[in-house]
Amino acid sequence: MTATTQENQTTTSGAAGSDTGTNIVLGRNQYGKAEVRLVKVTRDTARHSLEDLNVTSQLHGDFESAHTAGDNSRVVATDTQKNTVYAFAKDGVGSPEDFLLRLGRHFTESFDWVTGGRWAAEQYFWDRINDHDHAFSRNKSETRTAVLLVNGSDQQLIAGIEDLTVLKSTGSEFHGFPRDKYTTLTETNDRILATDVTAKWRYNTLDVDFNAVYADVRAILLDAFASTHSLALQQSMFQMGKQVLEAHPEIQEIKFSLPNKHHFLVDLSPFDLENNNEVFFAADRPYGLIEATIEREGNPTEAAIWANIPGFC
Ligand SMILES: O=c1[nH]c(=O)c2[nH]c(=O)[nH]c2[nH]1
Repeated sequence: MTATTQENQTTTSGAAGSDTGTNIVLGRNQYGKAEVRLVKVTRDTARHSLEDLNVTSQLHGDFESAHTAGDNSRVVATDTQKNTVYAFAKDGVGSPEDFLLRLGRHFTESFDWVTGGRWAAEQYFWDRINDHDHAFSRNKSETRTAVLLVNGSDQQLIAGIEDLTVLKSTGSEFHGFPRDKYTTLTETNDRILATDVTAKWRYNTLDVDFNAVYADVRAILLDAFASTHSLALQQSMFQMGKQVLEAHPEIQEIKFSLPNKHHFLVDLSPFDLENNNEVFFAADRPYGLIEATIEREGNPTEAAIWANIPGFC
């Protein structure tokens, strides 16, 4: 911190902090460009391909004088950060994780006061229309996510999947729960189990084929959901995480946030009709919300890292 900056802080705090006598100083801060929408068309041949992302770049470092003295000499403009995202896309994205690693390296190596940052991406998927070479329809089944956290030499990559909607029309039970005077739920040994899978997993190495691992994690999540005879969404979720960690030593832990999308049996008796688990009311709210971290024994999750990933316990 420079003497000038300190002077400015003291000056600034004079008015605001005079009641308490405390100095007012800049705390944690980051800045950058949020939600840079990027579509890259690879058109080396007549058969084009698309990469569709929403990228956020935020820098950490010494930006004190910009806040306290209006000195922008260290402020890599958010507009520059946005332009860098587009310029880097010229060479293709590859995987969201590799793209974020390129961005992180670039900013920390180009500006010596940039000591880290947070780079995040969502990726959206497109399917070919009838195997067409350059016509696509948006596949809304899920969003792929990635977050890169850089703090000096420490790099943490957290990949994920959001809103992968799945449903089992049987093979799900829920009973044995405690009953008190507020309990009305009937026990069931045959119900619909449905959720939107949102999961995030942290890599313990950067030496990963990120696209291949993403595809495999997705497949494991689906297969574990389908093949687990479920006694609760909690049990299905644990199986999903366990099978991912068993198959992928490069994944340190995985976190889930799973809404239990309730499907209530409709009473058809007023119409003299039986309802043998065929007709349901699909409620949108309230929903159960089942969340957990599945981790490796003896290696508890580092909460400080996950504090940068909102929405996960
Ligand atoms: O799979 C479930 N887990 C619960 O914790 C719960 N609670 C509830 O009312 N229904 C369910 N289902």
